[in-house]
Amino acid sequence: MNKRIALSSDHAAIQLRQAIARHIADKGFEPVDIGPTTTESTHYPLHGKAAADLIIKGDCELGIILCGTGQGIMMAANKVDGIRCGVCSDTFSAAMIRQHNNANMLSIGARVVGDSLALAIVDAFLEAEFEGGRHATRVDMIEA
Ligand SMILES: O=C(CO)[C@H](O)[C@H](O)COP(=O)(O)O
Repeated sequence: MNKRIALSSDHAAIQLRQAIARHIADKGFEPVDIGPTTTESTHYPLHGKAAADLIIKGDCELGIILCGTGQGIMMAANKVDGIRCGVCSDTFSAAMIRQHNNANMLSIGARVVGDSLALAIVDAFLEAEFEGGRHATRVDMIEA
């Protein structure tokens, strides 16, 4: 079964979020894009929480969320127990938040990075695996 990836954003990132959905579908993932679909001004905490809830309920394995900077929606998602979300503007960090921090969500700022870099960041995140070992001890400390 294809990995289900939750996607959401606020109004600042509609076009990029939809491009990411198409991109990951082409790569064999199943995007679960919960919108919104219009550029009408909205509130990023709602959308961060909605995507985070899909992961906590087990409907999706990982999530990708976006707002203008990626920061506010990341803060909202991280308020949900069990979510580990990092904002990334480079591919190295995107891989490392999976490998070392076992992040289950990635946040991107649509007003920060260009579309092609954003897609590369998404690829780095989705292709990386948690390494466990000493990193598991530290992630357990975060959860505790
Ligand atoms: O980046 C964000 C939160 O971190 C938001 O996308 C941003 O604050 C929205 O701003 P505006 O309402 O002026 O479009």
